[in-house]
Amino acid sequence: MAAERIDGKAFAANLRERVGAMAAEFESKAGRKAGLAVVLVGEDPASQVYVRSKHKATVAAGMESFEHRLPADTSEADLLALVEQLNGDDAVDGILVQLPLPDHLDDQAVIASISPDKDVDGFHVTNAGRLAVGQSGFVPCTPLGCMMLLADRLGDLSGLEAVVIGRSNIVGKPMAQLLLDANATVTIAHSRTKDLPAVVKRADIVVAAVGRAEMVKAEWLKEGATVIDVGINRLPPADGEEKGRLVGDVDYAGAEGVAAAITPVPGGVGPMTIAVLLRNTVVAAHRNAGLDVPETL
Ligand SMILES: Nc1nc2c(c(=O)[nH]1)N[C@@H](CN(C=O)c1ccc(C(=O)N[C@@H](CCC(=O)O)C(=O)O)cc1)CN2
Ligand SMILES: [Mg+2]
Repeated sequence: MAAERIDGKAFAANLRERVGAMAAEFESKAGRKAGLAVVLVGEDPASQVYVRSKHKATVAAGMESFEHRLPADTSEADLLALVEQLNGDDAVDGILVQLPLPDHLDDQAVIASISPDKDVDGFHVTNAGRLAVGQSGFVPCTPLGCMMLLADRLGDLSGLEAVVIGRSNIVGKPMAQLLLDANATVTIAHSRTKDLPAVVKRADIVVAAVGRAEMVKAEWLKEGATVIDVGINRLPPADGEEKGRLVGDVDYAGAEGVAAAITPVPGGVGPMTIAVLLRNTVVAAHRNAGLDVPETL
């Protein structure tokens, strides 16, 4: 039987709607809208698309969007000065600097300059540390979105074998942490892992976040596994195509015959990233205004 397709796009639309209701409630209590500031440096085409989507989604959810577009040759001092100004702006609850930054800018220094209480991306070391020791902070949007899809599909993850492929600070490590917090038995696999197919074979849950097109093959998977594909890779254009197809890190067509459920690319994890960003922003607004965070978020 073909695997169930986990519809991240529909789940994200529903989450954005719930966030919109919370944003309206926040506005009525606080007398102002929740606000998100997004900073884009340079003209990376994909980043421009994501920043535009974030702006549209923020406004559609009834929140204030502050967009800052800076030229590619912006100095680090100027970027840090902008972040400092946003840290001190009471209308701004969440701050996000779109990644990747141009090469001359130090990502870590820029992330470190964001106030941890406005770090709705959850990338600041303070928030990474809070996640590691089980304190409440901000959790990176993509892994939190993956957890929401897994909880919706599987309910209790307790005792399940989870294999996360990829160890980035933004996805792999926080993902493993969240799975551990949900009482899964977690393995992080990476480029030096010996016999990756054998490691993946024992997983009830596979999270692929390596950034290599269709690397995870159907025969690596355990029958009935739940597969979360974080990869977004564009293939070279085939004959007659203007743009190549978007594919994930998993060979979807093959995996469909083995897995119980799988996220597609596009339309799986990707849309969750922006929906969770809005969720984190409403949470930030409540905390910054000294209001209780609604349980349903
Ligand atoms: N500061 C940040 N930078 C980056 C993040 C992030 O969370 N914070 N994540 C990615 C980019 N990203 C959001 O910023 C993002 C990526 C993909 C999608 C998405 O919905 N993808 C679609 C396909 C889109 C397409 O057609 O190209 C999908 O998977 O269905 C949303 C947001 C890196 N930078
Ligand atoms: Mg850099």
